[in-house]
Order: sequence, then C-alpha cells, then structure tokens
Amino acid sequence: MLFHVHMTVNIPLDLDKTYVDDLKAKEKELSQELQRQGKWTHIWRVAGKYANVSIFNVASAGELHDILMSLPLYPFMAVEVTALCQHYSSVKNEEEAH
Ligand SMILES: O=C(O)CC1=CCC(=O)O1
Repeated sequence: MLFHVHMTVNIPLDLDKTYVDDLKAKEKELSQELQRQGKWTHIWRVAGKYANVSIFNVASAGELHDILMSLPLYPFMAVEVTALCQHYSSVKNEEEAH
C-alpha cells in the first residue's frame, strides 16, 4: 500500500543542541535504513519549510503507523497521511501501485 505523508517538524528553540543533533542523526539513520528496505520510497524537502513530503510503500496502515511512531523526531512532528491507490489513467503497472 502506498501512502503520501507530509511531515512538518517543530523543534522547540530551547532544546539542548546536542540532544537535537542526536535526534536528527538517529532520524536520518532510520530513514535511510527504511529507504534501503524499499519502505520509504521517496523523501523530498518542502522548499522553504522544515517539512518533507514522503511516499511509503508498506503492507498496511498499521505498519505505516508503527514506522511513524518509531521516528526519533515524531514527538516534534505534525504528520498528515493520505492513502494512495491506482489512478485509472496511470501508465504505471499495478505492481508499483499496490
Ligand atoms: O528533516 C525532516 O524533514 C525530518 C526527517 C525525516 C527523515 C529525516 O531524516 O529527517
């Protein structure tokens, strides 16, 4: 199942910089591992914002939920999830959309 996920990060300015840098490093490590596994298939910075637009390819909404909850920066994120399905005009084969 494909999901479009919009993540906006809001880290309080008074948090310890070393702690924040550690969270960001752990976030990057987990994100890249999920990308290598093919579960986090796209991540794009939203220009001008501390936000990203991502595409996840996972087995279920439950799996996506567990992944999002496990993100080190999750406590500082506003997350919007949109489930995606095949558009009838798409030339991509169905394998990619499911
Ligand atoms: O910087 C972000 O948009 C938050 C984030 C998600 C994965 C990652 O490495 O950073």
